[in-house]
Amino acid sequence: MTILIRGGTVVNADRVFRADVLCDGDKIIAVAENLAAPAGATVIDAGGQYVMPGGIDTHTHMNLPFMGTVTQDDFYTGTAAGLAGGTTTIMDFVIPAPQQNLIEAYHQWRGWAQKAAADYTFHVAITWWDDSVHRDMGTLVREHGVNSFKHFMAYKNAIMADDETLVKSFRRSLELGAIPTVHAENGELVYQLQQDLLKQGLTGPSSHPLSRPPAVEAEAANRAIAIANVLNTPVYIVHVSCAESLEAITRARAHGQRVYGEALAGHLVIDDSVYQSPDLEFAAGHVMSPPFRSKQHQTALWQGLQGGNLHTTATDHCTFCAAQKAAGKDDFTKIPNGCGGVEDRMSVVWDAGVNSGLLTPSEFVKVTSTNAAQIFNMYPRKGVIAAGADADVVVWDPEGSRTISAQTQHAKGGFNVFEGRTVRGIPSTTIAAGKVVFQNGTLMAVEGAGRHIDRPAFKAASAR
Ligand SMILES: C[C@@H](CNC(N)=O)C(=O)O
Ligand SMILES: [Zn+2]
Ligand SMILES: [Zn+2]
Ligand SMILES: [Zn+2]
Repeated sequence: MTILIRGGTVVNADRVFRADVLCDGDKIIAVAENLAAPAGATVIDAGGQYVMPGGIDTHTHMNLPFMGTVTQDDFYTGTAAGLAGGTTTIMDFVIPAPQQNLIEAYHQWRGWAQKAAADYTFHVAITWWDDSVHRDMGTLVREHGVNSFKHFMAYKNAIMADDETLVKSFRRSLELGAIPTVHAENGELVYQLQQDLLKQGLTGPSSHPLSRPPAVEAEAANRAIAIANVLNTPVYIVHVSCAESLEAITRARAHGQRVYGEALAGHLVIDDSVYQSPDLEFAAGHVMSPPFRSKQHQTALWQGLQGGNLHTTATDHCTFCAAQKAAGKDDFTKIPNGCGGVEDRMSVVWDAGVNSGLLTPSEFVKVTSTNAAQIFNMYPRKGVIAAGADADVVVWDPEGSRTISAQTQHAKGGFNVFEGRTVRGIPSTTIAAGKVVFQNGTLMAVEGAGRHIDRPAFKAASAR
């Protein structure tokens, strides 16, 4: 299929310029002014619109078995929803159960992802340790295109990595040329604060944020950064939600340490008042970790993105319906943690970030696509409008608007944390791997069209 995107303004991380974009098969083959339309080409009029690299969501959980249930979105519905919002690549997680063989878990997730409608790639979580984990990390890097390993410092008695696992896995990651990433919350503190609240009979969803205050996140962020510093490895902190964690990142980076931070679209615009709602189903629908924070933390996160101390935006898309969330109606610690957003991320960040003047269009592209591609070694295949790159392109209508609602979303779960938010700046067309998959409100996602994206190690893996 040949597609000519004509008359638009191309926005890359480094510059904004007038150019047509010609795609042939699954690649961009030309970016220049006044390109001729080859015979039979599909011509898309991008006049008055931006032409940007397809979004990369660095943090999703499709089809995740978690807290005794499984997320509502599988790899088809979740990636299809992402395409409707301009996201053309998701970075999901293989999360082995403790003692589960890593390679077995990896192939289990690869099987689930076969139905994906958009490209996908996996971080692999290190949830336990023995010599087989050390060995299998090498296999995953050398044979399966894994270059990032995730560590949950939260979720005690489940998937929490203790300091021994963190240190051994960070060291092994460095050896292999892979980057360690962390969910930074002190799982022991969370557990003890949860028990305190339950003992006081405070079982409702409003206790969720009380059990995970910013200081609990910042301790873990500081610890992960300190371990990385001692071992001389980079580290990527997912869903940075509070000023204190951002300060830890900013301080480390000011001393030359290679630390990266991720902000969730939800944490950028939603505050913790949601947990005070008398509608307990509404409050439970917002239970995710780290929790939504008070407004001053949102201001800090936007400054982090502006100042280059936060690098990517993601969603942590992990959807549960009301019935699943109700598992915790008598005990907030049993509410499955997770919210959606994969369809809304780019419009929410554009509307709150670019329309307000906090981010330029190029900075928007950086934090929704290019930085992710570069940090996780998919650039310039992904994250740029240039000849030779994958034909993952979003034609962006800066004047178009829509009101976000669970009633109209493509994602599953029947709930949307951005409910009722009208956003200005929406995709008019999404092209994924050279196919038009979304246009003028119509989604044409194809189950199974998504490809697994291998991500090479950051150096020739010298270790065996
Ligand atoms: C389990 C996963 C999704 N849930 C959440 N963030 O509350 C995560 O912690 O990132
Ligand atoms: Zn394999
Ligand atoms: Zn997490
Ligand atoms: Zn997550």
